[in-house]
Amino acid sequence: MNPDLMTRTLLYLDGVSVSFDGFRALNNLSFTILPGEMRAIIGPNGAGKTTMMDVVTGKTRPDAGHVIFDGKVDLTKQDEAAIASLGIGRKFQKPTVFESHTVWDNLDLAIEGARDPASTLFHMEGEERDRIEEILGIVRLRERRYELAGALSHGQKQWLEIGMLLAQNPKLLLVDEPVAGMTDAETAETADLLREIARTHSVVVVEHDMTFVRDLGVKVTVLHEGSVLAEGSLDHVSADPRVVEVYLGR
Ligand SMILES: Nc1ncnc2c1ncn2[C@@H]1O[C@H](COP(=O)(O)OP(=O)(O)OP(=O)(O)O)[C@@H](O)[C@H]1O
Repeated sequence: MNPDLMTRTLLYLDGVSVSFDGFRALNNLSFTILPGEMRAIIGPNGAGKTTMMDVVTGKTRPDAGHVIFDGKVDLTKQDEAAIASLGIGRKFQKPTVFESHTVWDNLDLAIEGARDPASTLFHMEGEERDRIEEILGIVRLRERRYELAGALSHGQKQWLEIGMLLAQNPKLLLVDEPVAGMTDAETAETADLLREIARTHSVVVVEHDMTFVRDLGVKVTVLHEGSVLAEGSLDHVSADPRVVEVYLGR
């Protein structure tokens, strides 16, 4: 543990290990995310990327190590609901929007779901509408607000779900393979959209699409066999022979 570093981070993982039936999915994993940072996590299948997100969101308990949020909260002592209410939102790979509701209603429901019930009395209708308008703009769905979510393209459903996460105003967004199955145009738009979101939120993106990771233009962490193999700009890690050997050269 490095307490000085820890207090400056939004997310601090130190020596995190997770085993499944003797197999080490995470092996002494350490890395940090600073407030306001966007980070891309890459690495071969089975490197531990999903398990890392499961540990951060409380779905999986580590066997060892520290997972500290906002410089102070030990996430290994919190359950999934408590971690979500601390301000950690997760977007899974497959979109899970309410297909038979409109785009607008999906965002409205996400805001309603996130609101503290005690504050309902004082809540302003207008404020909620403004927030939905703002999110519609960020996720490129202004023109489609009254359509059913089920009628959106795959890419637009992913954007809507990112919007539903934003409606909960998380401090940290974890986004798992957002561009899988998207068209090239949607992929490029998603990089723009996440860069916009990253101006006001911290974001961790797991992705295999290197064109997209290049478009994000952020620091990259390469995972391999449950630990960090390399870290730095995409150019820096791409020039590392070990990264080429286990991942990029395949
Ligand atoms: N619940 C589980 N039980 C047993 N083994 C598991 C479990 N979850 C993950 N594993 C194993 O742990 C290793 C790491 O898996 P993980 O899904 O975290 O990798 P990943 O980097 O997300 O891979 P991908 O790019 O394919 O999504 C894999 O070998 C996987 O089979």
